[in-house]
Amino acid sequence: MLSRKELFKDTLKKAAHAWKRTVELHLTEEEANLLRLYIDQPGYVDLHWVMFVPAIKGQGTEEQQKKWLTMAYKFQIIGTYAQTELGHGSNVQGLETTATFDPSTDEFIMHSPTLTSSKWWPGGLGKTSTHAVVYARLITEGKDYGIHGFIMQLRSLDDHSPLPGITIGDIGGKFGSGAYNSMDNGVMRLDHVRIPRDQMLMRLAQVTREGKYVHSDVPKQLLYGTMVYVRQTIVADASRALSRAVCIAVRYGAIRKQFGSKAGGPETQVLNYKTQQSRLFPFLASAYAFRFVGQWLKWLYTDVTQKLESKDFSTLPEAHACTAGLKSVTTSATADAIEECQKLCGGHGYLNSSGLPELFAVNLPACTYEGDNVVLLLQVARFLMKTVSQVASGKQPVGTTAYMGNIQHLMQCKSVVNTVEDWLNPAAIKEVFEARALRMAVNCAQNISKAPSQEEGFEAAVAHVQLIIVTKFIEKLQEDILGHGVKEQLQKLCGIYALHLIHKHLGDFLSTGCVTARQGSLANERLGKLYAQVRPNAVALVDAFDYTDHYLGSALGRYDGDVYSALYKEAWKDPLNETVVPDGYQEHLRPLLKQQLKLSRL
Ligand SMILES: CCCCCCCCCCC/C=C/C(=O)SCCNC(=O)CCNC(=O)[C@H](O)C(C)(C)COP(=O)(O)OP(=O)(O)OC[C@H]1O[C@@H](n2cnc3c(N)ncnc32)[C@H](O)[C@@H]1OP(=O)(O)O
Ligand SMILES: Cc1cc2nc3c(=O)[nH]c(=O)nc-3n(C[C@H](O)[C@H](O)[C@H](O)COP(=O)(O)OP(=O)(O)OC[C@H]3O[C@@H](n4cnc5c(N)ncnc54)[C@H](O)[C@@H]3O)c2cc1C
Repeated sequence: MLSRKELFKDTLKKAAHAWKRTVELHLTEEEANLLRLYIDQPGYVDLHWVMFVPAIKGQGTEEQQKKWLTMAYKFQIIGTYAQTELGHGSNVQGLETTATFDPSTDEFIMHSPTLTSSKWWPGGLGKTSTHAVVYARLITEGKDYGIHGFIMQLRSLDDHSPLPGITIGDIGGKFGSGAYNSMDNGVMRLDHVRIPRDQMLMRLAQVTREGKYVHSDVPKQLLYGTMVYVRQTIVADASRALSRAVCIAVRYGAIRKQFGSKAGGPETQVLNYKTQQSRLFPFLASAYAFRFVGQWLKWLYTDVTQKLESKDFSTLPEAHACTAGLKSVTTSATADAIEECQKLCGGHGYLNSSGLPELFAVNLPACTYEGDNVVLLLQVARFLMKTVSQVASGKQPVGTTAYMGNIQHLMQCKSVVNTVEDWLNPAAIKEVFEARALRMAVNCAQNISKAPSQEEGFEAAVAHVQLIIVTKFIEKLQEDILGHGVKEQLQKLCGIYALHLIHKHLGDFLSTGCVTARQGSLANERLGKLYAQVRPNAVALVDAFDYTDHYLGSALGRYDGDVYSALYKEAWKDPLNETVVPDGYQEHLRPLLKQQLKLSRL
């Protein structure tokens, strides 16, 4: 119910308080991240910690890191990541801001030459950030060397006013009433603003005092390294958001009753309807699947970072493909699922007090930020096409594409499934997912060789990413899992995750000959049985997420199930209910009613 200004001020207040507690309690970086997570309100600090600091860590020299990170860690400066412009977001190479080296003063001149070159979207830029990593075309000795990162001070550290030559503001209200409106996404124009040469982030390339451009020995793709890092964290965010929505919908489904009363008996809990289960339980399974794949992705990212430190860049393309693909598939599935959870809760799901509209609005932009989901899947497709061509020339693929090395078998195998029970076998499931992904990638490579097109391969990329998620779920179940019966429940969820994908993408599985129509219908039969088996534990499986009522913020998802009292209480909190007779009655409603009454008497 807060206005935009109040909401923004509230964000500043919470962030300042969180920082105070971080210092008082000597929280580690990881603990401080958790604190921000539970504040659960997008704000400038996200950009500071999640993008500004990592950009300096990844692209700054040791000396630059020492200088800037020391201030950033103490919050003496607040930073953002200013990449996107009004005219270009996905196409980073198309950015127009210029950084022209002036050897006479040893400075870069930062400039926005066109309207479309205005920086547009960076979080925290609008009203808060004092500094930014700004991406601009580096021009020296008359030559354009493409996009590079520069640290710029934007606002005075005394009175917070923008520095000379910098025009800066907020880009305006966004989707939903609260959601991302707590963030001051900003616009910025630069008018020949001068910065010292040593504010170019120089780990990837340097400009010498004389203006010579010098490459270092790290690949230029490291310019995109911050995005790889953030995409990895977004997978965990997606899993968390999805599990919150599912927790609300499952708990409410166990409380809500409609129809089914025979001779005055109790009505049916809506969660018992098969149509409800077939819509909701795949989301429950996906919430677990995304959590496990998110944990694995964090491991992969840590591994690639360690390798990069010792100048081993070999796993960077795979890390890019995995983070891009998983960010895309998990955030799209999550946004769709939250929307569906609202429908699964009927009319009450549409109320703000259900918590679902806010959850949807705040997670929807994850499909766009850090790379539009379609654009990112096309990057995965590009990686797959390269891998297929390497396999064709006899190179053994590794990591998440290792299955492609089994090309002889996977291109012609037939699924071993013959009975409903055969779909319980993880090896049988994995094989059909591998065969589908490989056959789609090979088909795509063949089509591209006939008629090259950038956009081919989107579906093949989805198939590959889904294979990764299914595989990581299966691998998780090979670990020791504590708790009586927990592993059995997770096995059922793993089955649901995989089989609902077969159901959803049956066209792919049939057209690539990976399963027959009969096997497809056996998979559906198995899925129905799994839904019935999961039903008795569905509430326990969402309770296991261990969310407090406060964090869930939902009248429908309350742990104690006292849904109707909560809805009733929440309704009375609405500002419209502050007066019995509404504002506007005297000016608009009364005259209208009186006039109609008069007319009716004529
Ligand atoms: C605690 C609570 C915390 C909550 C925190 C939430 C935080 C969320 C905050 C979110 C704020 C949002 C921030 C942003 O949105 S920042 C802006 C993000 N912008 C994008 O993501 C732009 C997307 N576009 C791109 O990434 C690239 O431009 C694109 C990859 C699409 C194309 O680039 P380009 O034209 O240069 O590339 P090519 O296709 O020709 O590729 C060249 C080669 O580089 C490889 N590549 C591309 N990207 C990467 C990468 N990231 N890492 C490694 N390698 C990469 C690509 O595969 C090509 O390789 P090959 O030539 O070998 O094929
Ligand atoms: C809430 C939010 C916060 C953000 N925060 C930041 C930030 O802090 N810093 C920052 O720098 N940026 C930020 N951004 C910007 C964000 O990164 C970009 O919006 C995003 O990368 C998408 O780029 P775009 O807007 O140019 O979309 P476009 O690329 O213009 O996309 C428009 C449509 O075209 C399609 N399309 C584009 N290219 C292709 C292609 N090659 N093939 C097929 N289809 C294509 C897309 O799929 C999409 O449907 C933020 C955005 C949002 C929404």
